[in-house]
Amino acid sequence: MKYQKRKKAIILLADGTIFYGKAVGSKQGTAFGEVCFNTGMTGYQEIFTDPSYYGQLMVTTNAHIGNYGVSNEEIESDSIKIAGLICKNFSYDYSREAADDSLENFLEKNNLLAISDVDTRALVSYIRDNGAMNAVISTDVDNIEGLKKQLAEVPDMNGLELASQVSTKEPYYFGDENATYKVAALDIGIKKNILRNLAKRDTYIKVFPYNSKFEDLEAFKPDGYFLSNGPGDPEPLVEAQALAKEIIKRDLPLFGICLGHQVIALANGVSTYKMHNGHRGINHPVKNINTGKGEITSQNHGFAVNREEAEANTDLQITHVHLNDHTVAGLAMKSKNCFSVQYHPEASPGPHDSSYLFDQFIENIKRN
Ligand SMILES: NC(=O)CC[C@H](N)C(=O)O
Repeated sequence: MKYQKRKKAIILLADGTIFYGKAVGSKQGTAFGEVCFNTGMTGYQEIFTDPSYYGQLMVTTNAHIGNYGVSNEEIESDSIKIAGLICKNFSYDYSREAADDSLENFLEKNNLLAISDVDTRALVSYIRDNGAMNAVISTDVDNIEGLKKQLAEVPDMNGLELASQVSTKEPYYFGDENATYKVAALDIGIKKNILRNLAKRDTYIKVFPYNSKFEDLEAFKPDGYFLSNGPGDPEPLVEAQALAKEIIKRDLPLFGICLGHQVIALANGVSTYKMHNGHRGINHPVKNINTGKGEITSQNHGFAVNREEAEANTDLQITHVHLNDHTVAGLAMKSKNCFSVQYHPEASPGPHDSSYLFDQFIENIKRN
């Protein structure tokens, strides 16, 4: 593959702006999605397989993608979930002893369209100024008008329900069935490393489809409940919100991450909104209000919880704040055994500063 002439490709944004690149490998075609960027210097495989990114065209700001190959251990779900990849230099060669394959083969197996040789700095500054928006990437470079028409039909991320597209169809189990604690987890796009983190803390988990009822989860006789991360807008997730309300009403231990955090806010009557650009990277500073300590966190979200409404809710405490823009990064209910964070304590990719939140969940379970 290495020295062949690459096919031209374009990135067409919903506002008509065009960027140019070349197709990675031999794949040709067209892919639609919301264009967003991740600033992590490592962790591309975890990012590409994170179900939270379903429906998004991912721009990686690291100048090199693919240079350390892929490993069978570093997947966050069983397939690539991003809609397409946009990068600067794509490494066809890779170098890492633990790697199982090249990124090029991994993308090909997952049938993913990727575009390299893009001026990603210019593209990222453009999105930073103008906000996340729908886009199309394509090797069909002479069909701009046709692509524009198709792009106009792609639904806006605002209001879009996507959790049902990535959730498990059937319940399944994770961990050791003789573990001390049992947790019922709602899969609205769950990352594997959340399950690994719970299992590591002596927990046996049953994972449920996105539209499961409280009675379904309760039948497992869990000691605690978990609401996962996931793609799309949290607002249309009415079943998950109803489930959260049932758990909260009974004051059972509840922990939510990212989309799960947003669902918990909505269940408390606090609204969510689409951010200009969202947070996607592995070096986002967060302050824990209760300890005064800072944490460097892994983040991936395009929506956030309304801060004024959270402050006005007398049963909610804002426990964590994002230090770059002061958005809500964590919530706890004062009268209930329930807390949540907007970021990713499971890392994968990213730093492990926040893994204490899993310990906190186990403590809440014990206390109950
Ligand atoms: N990682 C997540 O769970 C993301 C939640 C939601 N889809 C958002 O973009 O805000």
